[in-house]
Amino acid sequence: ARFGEFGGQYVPESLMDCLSELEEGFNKIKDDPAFWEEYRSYYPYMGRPGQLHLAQRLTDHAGGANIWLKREDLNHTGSHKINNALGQILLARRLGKTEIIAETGAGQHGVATATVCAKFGMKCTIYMGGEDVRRQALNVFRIKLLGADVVAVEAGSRTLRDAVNEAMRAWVVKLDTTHYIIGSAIGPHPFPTIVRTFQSVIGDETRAQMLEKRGKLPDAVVACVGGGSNAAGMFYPFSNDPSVKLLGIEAGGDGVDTARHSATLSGGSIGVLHGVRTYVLQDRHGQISDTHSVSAGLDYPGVGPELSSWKDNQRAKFVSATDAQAFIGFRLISQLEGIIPALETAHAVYGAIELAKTMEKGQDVVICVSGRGDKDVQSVADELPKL
Ligand SMILES: CC/C=C(/N=C/c1c(COP(=O)(O)O)cnc(C)c1O)C(=O)O
Repeated sequence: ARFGEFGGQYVPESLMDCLSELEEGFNKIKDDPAFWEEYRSYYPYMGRPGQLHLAQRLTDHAGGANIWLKREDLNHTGSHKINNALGQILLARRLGKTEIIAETGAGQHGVATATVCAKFGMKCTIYMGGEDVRRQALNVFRIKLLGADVVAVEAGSRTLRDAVNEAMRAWVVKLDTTHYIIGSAIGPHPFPTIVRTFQSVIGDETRAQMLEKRGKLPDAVVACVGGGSNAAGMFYPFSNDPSVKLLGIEAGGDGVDTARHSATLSGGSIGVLHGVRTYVLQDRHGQISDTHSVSAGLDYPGVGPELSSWKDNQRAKFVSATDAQAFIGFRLISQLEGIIPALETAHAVYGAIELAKTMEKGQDVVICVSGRGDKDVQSVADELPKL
């Protein structure tokens, strides 16, 4: 599918049949009430429907719009990743697959995939960059406890982008038995559409809950952007409501004006990565750049094609928060609301507070709290004295 000039299937011939099989399988279930009944039958296991509530002290701190929190961190396994992993394993089972592979950066998608593989009795292999194995060690331990294998990827920058490369390489030699549960809104068609569809539970619930609690739609929704799945899931249900601002916060690392960031939409250009045409961070020869972010889940030189189209048609706005600003967001939501967020999420907290400051009292901003911060406490501990 195409999202404007973005999307497509820039893959070797050897993957085309498998992508067609996947697209056919997805088209069969996406509007099938029986499938969604099966998906919702696992809500008690996932912790859905999710919670949405006001953050009074963050609201007072910002001094402008009301700040509401959509608590994807309360899902089983601690992030939004379970929404997509569950949907894709149900699809994989219908396609007769018996083995699952996945990539992971922050380890949350790895944990979510290992979790559903344990639940549904499928063999599971998680590919993870060596640097991420180090900085998200808690999640590596959890993945192994859940019965999955972890393959540390030592090539390249040893982060998410290298994990995706390795997972795709492993997939192409066992397409008949194996489904690749891609963890973000990236990859060749139909992956971005599949992931956005399953993550849309976030925005669907947010819409209903805001109408119920406030009798109106939110004036803005804010989400951090790595590959773009929690943002796509929060934004998509509002994409035809022009009154709702869509704000994505990317990883500004040491600053978008430096070479050390992962702000693909703010600082990148159009190219091809991992089978899809989208915004990428690349040098003038089209070589994909190395990236940096304090958060492993945002440390990626690509982004979903649907978000690229929302940038170009101005339906959504994308700004970035530096590592230092993310730590400020991390401290504020921890110390004002008693919620320790994932470092990825902390970028959205900072961006939402800055936005709320510019808005009127009585207006409403919803933050997608994409995950919990247990995995990050080690790396934050060193920073805390400076916060
Ligand atoms: C699939 C690779 C990304 C991962 N995580 C990304 C992530 C992100 C960013 O991923 P997207 O929602 O897909 O942009 C946001 N919040 C949390 C808690 C995350 O863990 C992972 O491996 O867990």
